[in-house]
Amino acid sequence: MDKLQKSMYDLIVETSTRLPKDVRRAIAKAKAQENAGTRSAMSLATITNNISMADVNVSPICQDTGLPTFKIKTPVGVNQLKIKEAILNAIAEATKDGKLRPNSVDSLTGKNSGDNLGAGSPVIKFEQWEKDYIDARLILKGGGCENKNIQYSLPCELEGLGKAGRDLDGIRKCIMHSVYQAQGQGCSAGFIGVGIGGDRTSGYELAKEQLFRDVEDVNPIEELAKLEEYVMENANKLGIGTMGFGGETTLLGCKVGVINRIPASFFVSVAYNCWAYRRLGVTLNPDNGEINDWLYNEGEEIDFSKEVEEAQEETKSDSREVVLEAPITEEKIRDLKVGDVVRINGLMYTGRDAIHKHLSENDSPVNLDGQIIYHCGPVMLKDEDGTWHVKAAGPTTSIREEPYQGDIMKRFGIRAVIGKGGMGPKTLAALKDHGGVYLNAIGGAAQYYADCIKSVEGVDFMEFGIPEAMWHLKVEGFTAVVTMDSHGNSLHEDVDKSSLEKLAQFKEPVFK
Ligand SMILES: O=C(O)C[C@H](O)C(=O)O
Ligand code: SF4
Repeated sequence: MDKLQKSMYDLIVETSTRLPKDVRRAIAKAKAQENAGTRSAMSLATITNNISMADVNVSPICQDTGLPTFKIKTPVGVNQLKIKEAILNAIAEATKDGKLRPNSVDSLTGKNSGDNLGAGSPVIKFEQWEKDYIDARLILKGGGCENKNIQYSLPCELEGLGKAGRDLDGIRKCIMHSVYQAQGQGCSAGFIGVGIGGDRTSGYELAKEQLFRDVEDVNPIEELAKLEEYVMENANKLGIGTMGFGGETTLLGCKVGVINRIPASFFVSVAYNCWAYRRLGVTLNPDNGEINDWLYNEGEEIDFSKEVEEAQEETKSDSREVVLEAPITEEKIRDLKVGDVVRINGLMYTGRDAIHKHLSENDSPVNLDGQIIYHCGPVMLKDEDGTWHVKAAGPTTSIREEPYQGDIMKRFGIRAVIGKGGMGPKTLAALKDHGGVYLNAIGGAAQYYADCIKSVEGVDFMEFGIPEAMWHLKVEGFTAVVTMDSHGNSLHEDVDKSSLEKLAQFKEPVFK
């Protein structure tokens, strides 16, 4: 098995940096459906641009490379311990090379292991089979979409949809609700895997298993094929759109599986995956571990680089454009309105979960008066001279900072926060009170934003680990959309409200 580690390394790099063909086709289809000049069209243009940048740079499509999860099938007699060892080595190597973000954090101490290895990471699941080759598949599912997974226990009462009973129609309602509740926070447009039945654990397992299916396959169980088709048609009527900006495409794929349950339990488990749907697979020679074939490799490959020029044109939206550079005055912030596009130059500071908690109890190491905070945990590499380079740097989900953000903005005089998915009423009130703005960047567009970062000027809190440190970044032409302003307006609140109204049209029974 001398080739095995190299094969696993190639699988990891390819999964992190190149979207599979079926996923590309789904994204291209969505892009063709959006109307030019809208925020959704602009976001999709940035996304496709980002996909092609990741191809060229061989760098992570999104900075959050998730909890690597492997599914391996081996012929009887193959040594699984050797496979595990090769995977662990390949993971550490890919992390060192900046193809994976160091993502494994001690849940009690907060310490990042630095190499993606640790208790429970990566996840490796083995199965034996009768075939004479190894099938190895990998999914890199980021945390933002993972947080939007949801499990329903039937019967239940669902907002907008009423009672969901223990039948196919109740299942239908749960799935529709799962798409609504994710809003844009899991970097829509997304893909869902649904597991019907099992217990809480095996239900979620089954849901995730569906994410290994081909986006374009047809469910062999007739009722489920109909259900998948129904969901694809109708979830896209919710108007949530790319990044939750409103628009025609909210869902790119829906795959449903079923297993038995026990009489007292009826779970519907939904695994939500962002557009950056990174899953690939290979078949391997069991004697030397060499790759025989790549999976998910059928059909046309869409090369988004051909569209880059056109995409750049499309990133110009119909909205007003404003240039921002810190320190920013209150007057300048009060002038911004929901829908404005901002292009940022100059300095910004990253700050995510650990920093928000820290700043809520301590002083800041830098003067944040008039400054911009970017909710971002980048992939960084240090060169031989000790200079840091940004390898991937898209936004993280902002709502997690809701308990802290408003207070921190006021206390330190921060004028703008950049993130994705929007924030809640507490932050909205603080923006109004203090004169602040929330800017939505395009989730997952980690190559696109890394390219806007011209230099790393400093770093604080390295003890929190690379993703959680406070990076001082100098940017040029960093583009984001005002989605919450200082006048009490929130695009997120509006889209949530209107999509809930639209959800209610699916209340009546469909599958009797
Ligand atoms: O951890 C991150 O960088 C992003 C995360 O996947 C998120 O979507 O919030
Ligand atoms: S930032 Fe968005 S695209 Fe990246 S892993 Fe999180 S949910 Fe997915």
